[in-house]
Amino acid sequence: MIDVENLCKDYVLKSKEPGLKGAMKGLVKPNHKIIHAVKDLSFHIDTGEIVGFIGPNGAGKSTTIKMMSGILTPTQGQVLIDGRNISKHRKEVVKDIGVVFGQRSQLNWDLRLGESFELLKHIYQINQKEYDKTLDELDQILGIKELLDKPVRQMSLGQRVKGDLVASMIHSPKVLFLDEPTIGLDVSAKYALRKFIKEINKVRHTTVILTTHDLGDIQELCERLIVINSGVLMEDGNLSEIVDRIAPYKTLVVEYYDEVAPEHTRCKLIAQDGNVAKYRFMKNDVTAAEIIADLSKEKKIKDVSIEETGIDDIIKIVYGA
Ligand SMILES: Nc1ncnc2c1ncn2[C@@H]1O[C@H](COP(=O)(O)OP(=O)(O)OP(=O)(O)O)[C@@H](O)[C@H]1O
Repeated sequence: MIDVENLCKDYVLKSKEPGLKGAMKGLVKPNHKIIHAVKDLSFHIDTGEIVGFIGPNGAGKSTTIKMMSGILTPTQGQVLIDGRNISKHRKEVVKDIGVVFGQRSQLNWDLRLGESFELLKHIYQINQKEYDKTLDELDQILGIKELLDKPVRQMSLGQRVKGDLVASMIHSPKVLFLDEPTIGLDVSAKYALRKFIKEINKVRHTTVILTTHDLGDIQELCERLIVINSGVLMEDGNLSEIVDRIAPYKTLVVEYYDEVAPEHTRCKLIAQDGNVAKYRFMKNDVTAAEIIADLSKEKKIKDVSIEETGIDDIIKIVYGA
């Protein structure tokens, strides 16, 4: 469905030295700084997948989404949607894709929401029957019809995002790109948006690619994660595979009867607070049962628990927090 092949994007920034002299010098000989925002990115996405595209600020996520949706032209490489190069066949391919940028709306602020949809109906040349059917379907998931008469500029952020989602799906695209769709939304609006994404994926088999910094989005929606950092692909796989690769360890928490925690040769004592000690061990090296058996020979143990490395730890590691 989507093939990203050796994708690169460089931005050229003009820079000038400070002061009048610098400005004059810049006029004669402008200084250019090149930012390599995306570097040789390749991956394949199948029809019907929901893929989370994650990475720290400035990793190149938005730049990649913009190239995948035809908004930006790659410096090198290509994006193929069903075998067609999005940059070369933008007019054709754009019918198959929908895009939502959480921070920017595609709705017309001077129109009512319904008029904004009508405008898109004309742009995409959707016939009335098809349009009514799609709007009915989307209304059942999002409850959008009650907002049709509302001027876009008077809508709340949550209502506006709902409007944007419907606008992006009105022409029934095969692929939906969402760039930070839940940013700034309250709990119930996030819930509605996630439900919407799951529904369109299930019912319409829409392929969804989303960038997000929201742990909940990742946990609830993303069967597969692509992690990038500094424009380079770091990880590609399902959540548990990535957890195993990035953090192949578990943490054993042991509560003793007194404050002296014994060491163990096959795991590392990483923290101690009073009677409670934390040991980190490699999952493939040794089992928690073996460590507990050994430790209990040294000291009487009151209680034990195991902390699995979860998605929040992975995000911290990936984001360098
Ligand atoms: N129009 C532009 N001109 C110059 N540099 C840009 C432009 N857009 C992005 N960049 C730079 O490219 C790099 C990647 O930016 P991008 O917005 O793609 O990252 P991101 O992963 O989406 O970040 P965030 O999570 O903060 O939204 C950054 O260094 C950014 O400063």
